[in-house]
Amino acid sequence: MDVHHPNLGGLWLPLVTPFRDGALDEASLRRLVRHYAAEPLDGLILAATTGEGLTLDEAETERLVALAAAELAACGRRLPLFLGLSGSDTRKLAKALHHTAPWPVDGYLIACPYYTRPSQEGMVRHFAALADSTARPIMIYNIPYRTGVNLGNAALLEIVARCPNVLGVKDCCAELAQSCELLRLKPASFAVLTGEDASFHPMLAQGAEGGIIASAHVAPRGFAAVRDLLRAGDGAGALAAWHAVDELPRLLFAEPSPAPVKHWLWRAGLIDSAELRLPMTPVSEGLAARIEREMARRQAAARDAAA
Ligand SMILES: O=C(O)C1=N[C@H](C(=O)O)C[C@H](O)C1
Repeated sequence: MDVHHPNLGGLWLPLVTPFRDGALDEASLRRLVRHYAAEPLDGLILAATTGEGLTLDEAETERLVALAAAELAACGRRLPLFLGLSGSDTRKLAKALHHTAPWPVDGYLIACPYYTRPSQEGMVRHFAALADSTARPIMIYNIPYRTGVNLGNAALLEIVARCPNVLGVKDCCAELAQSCELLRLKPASFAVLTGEDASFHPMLAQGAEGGIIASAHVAPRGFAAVRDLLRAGDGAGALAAWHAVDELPRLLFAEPSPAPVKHWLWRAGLIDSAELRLPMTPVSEGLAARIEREMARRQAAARDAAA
C-alpha cells in the first residue's frame, strides 16, 4: 500500500483466528481467507480483538500472517492486510514494528496503551515514536472502555499532523459528540472507521469512511450493501439494507466476542472448531440456540428470495 495514496475506507473484516486442539488451525484459516477473498470487503485485519491477538505468541502471529497473505495471493485478491498490535510499552511496540518489517502486511492497527492510563501528551509521544518506527500506514485504535484511556480529538489531530503515516482511526470512543467533532475537524485524507458494529450505518451516514466490523463475518454482502448504497447517495436504500443486518451485532455481542462469531462460522462449516483461547469461553447453550435459529431463518429467507 502506498502511503501517499491510502484508501483505508470501506468495510474491513477483523478476521477470527481459528484454533483446533490448542493450535492454529491452518486448514480452516486458508478456507476462511479463500471465502472472504471472494466477498466485497475493503481490507482484512489479523490478530485484532476478534482475532484473539493477545493470545497468540510471536511464531503463531508470523505464521498467521504468512498463511493469510499467501492464500490471498493464491486467490489473486489484492486486499490490504493489517496486523493488530497492542501494548503499553512504547519501546517494545517499536521493536515489534522493526521485527515485523519483513512480514507481508500492509499496515498496522495499534491500540492505545492500556492499563497504565497515560496522559494525552504521553499518547501523542507514544504514537509519534511508533509512526517513526515504520514506513507502513498505521491506524490508531481508540477504545477507552477496553484500554482505560480515551485519546481525545486534540491529541489525535496532533498525531495526524505530525505523522504522515498515521492514516486512520478505528473509533470506538463511545461518545457520539467526540466522533462527530472528529469527522468535522479531521483532514480529508484521514479515515475514521467505526469499530462499533451497531454504529456502522449511523457513522457512515455522519461521514465516516468505513468500519471494522466483526459481524461482517456472517453477512459480508449485507454490510457491503449499506456501504455501497450510502456511497451512491441512496439513503432510503441504505437504511433498508441496514435493517436487514442491524440485529446481528446484538446477537453476536450478546456474550464476549468472538465466541458467538466463531460458533456461527463453525456451524456454517467455515471453520472446523469454535475453539477459543482462555480467558475467552464458548457461547452458552442458550445463545448457541439463538444463533442457530437466526442462521436457519436467514437460509430460509435466502432460499425464498432465490425461488
Ligand atoms: O477485532 C476487532 O478489532 C474488533 N473490535 C471491536 C471490539 O473491540 O469490540 C469490535 C469490532 O467488531 C471488531
